[in-house]
Amino acid sequence: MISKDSKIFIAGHRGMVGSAVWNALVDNGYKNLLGANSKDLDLRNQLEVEYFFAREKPQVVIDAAARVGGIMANKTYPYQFLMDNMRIQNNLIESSLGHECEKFIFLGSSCIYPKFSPQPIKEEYLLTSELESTNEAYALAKIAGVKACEYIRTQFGKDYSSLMPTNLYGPRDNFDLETSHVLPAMITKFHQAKLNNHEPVLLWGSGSPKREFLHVNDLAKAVLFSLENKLPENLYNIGTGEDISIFELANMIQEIVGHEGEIKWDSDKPDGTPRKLLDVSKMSDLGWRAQIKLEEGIRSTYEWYLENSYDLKKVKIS
Ligand SMILES: NC(=O)c1ccc[n+]([C@@H]2O[C@H](COP(=O)([O-])OP(=O)(O)OC[C@H]3O[C@@H](n4cnc5c(N)ncnc54)[C@H](OP(=O)(O)O)[C@@H]3O)[C@@H](O)[C@H]2O)c1
Ligand SMILES: C[C@@H]1O[C@H](OP(=O)(O)OP(=O)(O)OC[C@H]2O[C@@H](n3cnc4c(=O)[nH]c(N)nc43)[C@H](O)[C@@H]2O)[C@@H](O)[C@H](O)[C@@H]1O
Repeated sequence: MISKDSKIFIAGHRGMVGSAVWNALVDNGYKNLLGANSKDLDLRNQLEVEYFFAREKPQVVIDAAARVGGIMANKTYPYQFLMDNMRIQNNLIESSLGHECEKFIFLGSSCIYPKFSPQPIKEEYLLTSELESTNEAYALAKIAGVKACEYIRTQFGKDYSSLMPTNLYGPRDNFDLETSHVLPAMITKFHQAKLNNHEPVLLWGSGSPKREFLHVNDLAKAVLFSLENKLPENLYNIGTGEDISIFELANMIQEIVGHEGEIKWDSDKPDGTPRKLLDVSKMSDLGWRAQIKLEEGIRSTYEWYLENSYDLKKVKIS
């Protein structure tokens, strides 16, 4: 039985998702949380992970540790995105099973679904046709994680499940222009351009792809919900159920940041999948729903960025 005293290991607790989950659990009275940063515990190392589990014996594991990045990072480093993620999740899942961890929550991503899925994307569309090439490696790793949890659930009857969030954003996001996702990249680019006399901003691709954006605090509540309720199945989409084009997103962020210059589009950069709107009815039927509106979430994220950004002069615009 999970209680407020259960020992819960949040793998990746310093990342955007892990830290939001940590805060949500603390706010809800969970007293026995466990975290480890990658310098002290490299989750790619099976022996280190095995020793950690033998010593700590967590009752619950929330896997928010991964090699994560935007479209260009995924496209440029497919080997690392495949292998690091496979190793991290394999070690966590295997040690959790071996040390009788009661509950495991695996975090994947909406890029596990086929590139040309019917929209909105239902969980059952998994593995029905080919993946988007820019994030195939990452998607393959995440699909293996989803399947491992599914097989443990069916073969051993354990409460292991997988949440597939859509594109996330919020405090502690990665604002580095080479490796980040689009939303934090746009905040950085528009802010920097505003400071530089409203110079033009160069964005990637055509602007026509559509994306669904979920604030990380909403995802954290979905994780809390999944911790406190036994999910009847393995795989659940987590999103808002609404998407917008990258072009519209650019206009929204430009207005919030107060940039008044031109927007240019670099057609040499990839668009990625044309659309990946999740069908979130399975999770909302159980009782979880996103609360934070996109515009409100971007405004608060921009405030966080202004309060926490490092020396902005060092941020390069690509
Ligand atoms: N960001 C998104 O848009 C998005 C969308 C859908 C799903 N997700 C999923 O959400 C999860 C978390 O993503 P995020 O955005 O929070 O990423 P993040 O901010 O980059 O955080 C990743 C975390 O993983 C840890 N980590 C990475 N490699 C590790 C290693 N070898 N050993 C130990 N720890 C390691 C990092 O630890 P240190 O800080 O100690 O290095 C960091 O805390 C991932 O599973 C991702 O697939 C993210
Ligand atoms: C959630 C994640 O989504 C990722 O896919 P994905 O949405 O295309 O990744 P993003 O990097 O967020 O890009 C989304 C869209 O925004 C465009 N875009 C426009 N300007 C920029 C910019 O300055 N920076 C970035 N990064 N994009 C930009 C980009 O071309 C693409 O069409 C996957 O690669 C991951 O595996 C993961 O699943």
